[in-house]
Amino acid sequence: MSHRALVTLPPILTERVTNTLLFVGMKEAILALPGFPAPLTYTARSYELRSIKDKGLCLFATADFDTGDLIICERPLFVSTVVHPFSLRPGDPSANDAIVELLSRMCEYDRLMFYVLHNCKGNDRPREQGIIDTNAINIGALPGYDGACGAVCMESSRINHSCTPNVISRWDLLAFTMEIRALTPIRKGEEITMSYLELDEAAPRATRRRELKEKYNFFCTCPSCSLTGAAGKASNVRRATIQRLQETSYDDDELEKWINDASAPEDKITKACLFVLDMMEKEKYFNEKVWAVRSQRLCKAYCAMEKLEEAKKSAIQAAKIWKALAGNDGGWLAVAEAPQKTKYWGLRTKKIREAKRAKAQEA
Ligand SMILES: C[S@@+](CC[C@H](N)C(=O)[O-])C[C@H]1O[C@@H](n2cnc3c(N)ncnc32)[C@H](O)[C@@H]1O
Repeated sequence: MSHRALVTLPPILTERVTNTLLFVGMKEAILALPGFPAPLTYTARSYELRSIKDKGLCLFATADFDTGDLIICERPLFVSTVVHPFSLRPGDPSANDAIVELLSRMCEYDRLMFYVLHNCKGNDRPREQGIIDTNAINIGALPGYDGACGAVCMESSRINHSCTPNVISRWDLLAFTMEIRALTPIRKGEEITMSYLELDEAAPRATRRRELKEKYNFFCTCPSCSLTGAAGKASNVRRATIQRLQETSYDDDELEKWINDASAPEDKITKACLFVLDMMEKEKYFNEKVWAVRSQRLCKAYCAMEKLEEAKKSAIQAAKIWKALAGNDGGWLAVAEAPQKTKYWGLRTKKIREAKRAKAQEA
């Protein structure tokens, strides 16, 4: 037990305090963050819990959401330094002692909310460990520790899995809160789903199903896993292609080259970006990096060509995507207001004018 610290964070009493199982030194590193703890963001509860055969409790939208909209913002019941702490340390009796101690520190309501969460691990480990392994959502690294950490939440941990999820989780470190935002537009009455996949979201169906069965004990029947024959193969190919695109460059070299080469096809950049964005839309697999980079590059290309309406539309979409992934619009709404003010505005049209003038002089 000496290497772990049982801590309640953040140190204010008006909102839920989160019980944490952290390594020594992490509490101090978190408390030293400028601005910690930031206030909670309150959201209207626009979802409800319903029980569905073979899936247990599920979250359903009770309002329409657009990409980037905040659906849940909550402080977790419990945060720990490993997403699956106990499956990695089977038979470590002190780990369970620490959890039981933490649970005893929770208020009665939070403790009850913890114990009613689903346990997909049955009797093969203590119940507390099973609940954490079933419900912890990966929140990435925390100050003072580079490994993945996990948060068990009262609401967000009720979200079921889909390989074509319509929401994404984001950890707000300063507010110490879990944010769930819409990844795609969601209609009232639709189930809210997130991806549990950690190893490889782009993996073929069989690999995804194996991971989900091993970790969460269910057989995935999401829209993507339900595709058969040629449609199933096409889905696997799309995922692998999107994954490979992740390895391509994120800088604007290609865009700059196109801007400066008047002989390059006019739609070279926009066509490539739209092709990738359309593939992600078809597959409903939004690889974060590929998605963000392509949507922003598309807008920059329209700006370079002085295509006002297209630039505005693509900037609005980039703002939504940025919001879903980062929690804010990343400055793209300002671009949507006045694309003419961006540094890319007219760069390509100017280059083409110059090339035409040079040609005329030559003639
Ligand atoms: C984090 S819990 C999600 C909420 C859970 N349905 C409940 O009743 O509390 C994870 C468990 O939900 C179930 N589950 C999640 N996604 C599922 C899906 N797509 N199909 C079937 N069961 C699913 C599995 O039993 C899994 O172990």
